[in-house]
Amino acid sequence: MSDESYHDEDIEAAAHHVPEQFDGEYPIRIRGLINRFGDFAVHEDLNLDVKRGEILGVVGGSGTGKSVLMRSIIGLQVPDEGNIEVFGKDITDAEPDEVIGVRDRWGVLFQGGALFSTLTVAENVQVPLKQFYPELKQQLLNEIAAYKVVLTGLPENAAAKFPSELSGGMKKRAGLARALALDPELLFLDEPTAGLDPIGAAKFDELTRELADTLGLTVFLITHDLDTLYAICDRVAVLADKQVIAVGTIPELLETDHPWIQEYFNGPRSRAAADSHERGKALDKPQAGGA
Ligand SMILES: Nc1ncnc2c1ncn2[C@@H]1O[C@H](COP(=O)(O)OP(=O)(O)OP(=O)(O)O)[C@@H](O)[C@H]1O
Repeated sequence: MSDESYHDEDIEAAAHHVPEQFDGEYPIRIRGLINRFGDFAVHEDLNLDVKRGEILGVVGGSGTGKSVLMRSIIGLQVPDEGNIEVFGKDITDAEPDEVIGVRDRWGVLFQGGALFSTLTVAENVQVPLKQFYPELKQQLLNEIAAYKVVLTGLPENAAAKFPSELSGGMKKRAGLARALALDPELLFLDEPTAGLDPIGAAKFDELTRELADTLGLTVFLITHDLDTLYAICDRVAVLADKQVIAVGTIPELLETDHPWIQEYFNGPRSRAAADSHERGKALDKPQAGGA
């Protein structure tokens, strides 16, 4: 299969996922971002727009600043310079009080799930609910938590379990349930499939796509997983040289001649991921003359 053969089809498929009514809306806009640790600059004049309704994959070599970028957007890292607008509000300048109405519109799944080990899954899901809605009655908290647990594909009885009683895949789902506790519009996922076996990872990808589509989420997804990029990302942003050097669909990125992009997307692992994605699409297509 040549690059040409999947080029047009993939651009069409990728574009398909971003609902037309969201055209021109950018829940995240970043301009001139600079982050330094001492003399070491992680980001220099970084710019990025995330479109509403898309799953944006964020890739880059180790240490290029993907997690620092995410931490800057959610206010855990104060940038040295630049502006980050989330839902039109510049969060870099804002007083804590001013961003309250913004912070409860996003959910975060940190690397490894970051569940509280002394709390059950249901109690973990209730943490952000209690933080933002302290007036909610315990019975309602329990009902919301039970719903989120099932929404992420966990069995109902997982709600009463402690993180140590869950498999790696279940922990990720529990972390996702907590990230979805506040019905966010924006979801941040930091390497969600890391540590999962390929089948578990593919299932988690499917869940992410399904939830994004049904709940109308915008997803900022940091990953090293090429299968995830091909399977569910509408666009991919590439971090290198302290900036976002390119953002687009995979076929669009393949047209750029940056050496890291070429090596990453034309390497044997990427080709295998692309081929497997193509085979999956072919199997999904209805057979001519079939029932
Ligand atoms: N709190 C900190 N203090 C000092 N340096 C830091 C801090 N946080 C991150 N860094 C540095 O910033 C750089 C970017 O880190 P970051 O974790 O964002 O990379 P990454 O792209 O997410 O990497 P990986 O793919 O390996 O997870 C690294 O060199 C890291 O050592």
